[in-house]
Amino acid sequence: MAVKQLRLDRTALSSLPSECRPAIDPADLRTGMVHLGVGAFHRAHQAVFTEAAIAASGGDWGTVGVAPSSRSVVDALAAQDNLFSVVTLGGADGERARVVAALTGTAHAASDPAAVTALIADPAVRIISLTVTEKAYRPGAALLRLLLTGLAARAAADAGPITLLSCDNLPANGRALRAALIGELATTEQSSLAEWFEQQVSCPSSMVDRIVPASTVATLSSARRILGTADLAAVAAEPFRQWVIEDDFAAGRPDWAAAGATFTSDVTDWEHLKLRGLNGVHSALAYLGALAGRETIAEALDLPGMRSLLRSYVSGEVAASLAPPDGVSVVDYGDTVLERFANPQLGHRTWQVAMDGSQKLPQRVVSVVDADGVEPQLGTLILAAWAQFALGRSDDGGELPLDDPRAAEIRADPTTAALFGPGGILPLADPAHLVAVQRWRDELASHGAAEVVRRCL
Ligand SMILES: NC(=O)c1ccc[n+]([C@@H]2O[C@H](COP(=O)([O-])OP(=O)(O)OC[C@H]3O[C@@H](n4cnc5c(N)ncnc54)[C@H](O)[C@@H]3O)[C@@H](O)[C@H]2O)c1
Ligand SMILES: O=P(O)(O)OC[C@@H](O)[C@@H](O)[C@H](O)[C@H](O)CO
Repeated sequence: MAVKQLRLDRTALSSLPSECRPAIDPADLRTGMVHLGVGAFHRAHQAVFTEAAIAASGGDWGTVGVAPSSRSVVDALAAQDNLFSVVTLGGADGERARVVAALTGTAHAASDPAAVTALIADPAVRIISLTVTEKAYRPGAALLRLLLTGLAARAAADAGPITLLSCDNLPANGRALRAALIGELATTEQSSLAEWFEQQVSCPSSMVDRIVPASTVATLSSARRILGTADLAAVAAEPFRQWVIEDDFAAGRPDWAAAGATFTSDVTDWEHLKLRGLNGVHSALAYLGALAGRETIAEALDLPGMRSLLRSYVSGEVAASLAPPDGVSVVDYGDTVLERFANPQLGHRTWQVAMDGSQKLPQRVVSVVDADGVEPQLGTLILAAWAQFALGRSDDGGELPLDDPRAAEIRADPTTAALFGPGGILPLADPAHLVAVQRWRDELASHGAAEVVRRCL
């Protein structure tokens, strides 16, 4: 009697439905990259692009996935020969799942930093990519020290040039990473490393886009049902995926263009469009939705008046704040984003998008409110919603989690002056905007978020 495969690993691949099998044979993969922050997003985005690039054009670009702190993902992956599946939710074909073979190994930085140092110093490794959240770029962050220790070992081993590829939702993320590392280097006395860094390391910026909510029990159940085997490292994502990358690689790269990525000499216009026209709108839904007691982004978008409020925000304030990439209409972009957010199968929790507001809102919303030529109305409402969210209670009295590296400061003084005034958490350029934020806060406190949104109809 055939024994049913209990868990995903290489021996299970031949018994998967053919449409669920990887695009390449994992036995052929050789390591050429390290990814720091092997969370949900990396698995559903860069790993998918990389597997498709290798399938199209070859190359030794297998990736070792590093978890900086929590080890649950690397343990799950290690038990599955580094295989995992991506469950695609919604879209014309309904729910699908496919196993991705892009990872060649895993490491856990917190328990074995020497393994990460050795990886970074390995001449076979030519790209280190990162999705480590916005807060990991702050001065003094442990991640910066981890990277610098590895780069110092690489310089000492004369292991050759390398590219650091940030895939976090930050403006000019490559330049931000370079500046953070140089700033950190300045606090040490490693002038020879600074010189090596200037000569041997490139830091292209990239704009990344795919909605990838945190995996849930439902994600694992879908993967099991479709694959016919358990996958404890499965992730779920929308069908859409986009990657625009500056073509500045110090030591080669996978043929990501063959996988659908766009290469450019300057990603700034794409970043502004995405951070303000998608992520800022996401934050609006997260804070207003959470205050109104909506659990998911799709449910928040269903609040009466919400769609028209967000369309006005994008076509008015966001559009006035930026120059879009050639040939792209900001209004059309915003409409497509709302369709993506409406996908009910994603189940993207408002609290997840709401996390780390102090780190996200500067590039998502403050950049719009402060931009020349913008007369902010709804932008100040979004900031007011964050400030009310930070008070910790939804309009029906439910508890709202303030998960933010600056939570203690925010809780200590959540007044509009302390949050948005000079030296505050999100200082605004124009004092008139503080008045507008306070007015919206009063409205939200008096009428609740659902009613404030409805009145904007
Ligand atoms: N999930 C998405 O839809 C999405 C889309 C575009 C971009 N991103 C970017 O990817 C990042 C990660 O998203 P995710 O969905 O993989 O989240 P996740 O929670 O699944 O994974 C986060 C990863 O970052 C690491 N991390 C968290 N805090 C850190 C810190 N202070 N220092 C170093 N590492 C830290 C974690 O260990 C984990 O590996 C986001 O912050 C964002 O910048 C995510
Ligand atoms: O991933 P974060 O925490 O920076 O932001 C939450 C969401 O806005 C974000 O993940 C979007 O889903 C994503 O940027 C879409 O590409």
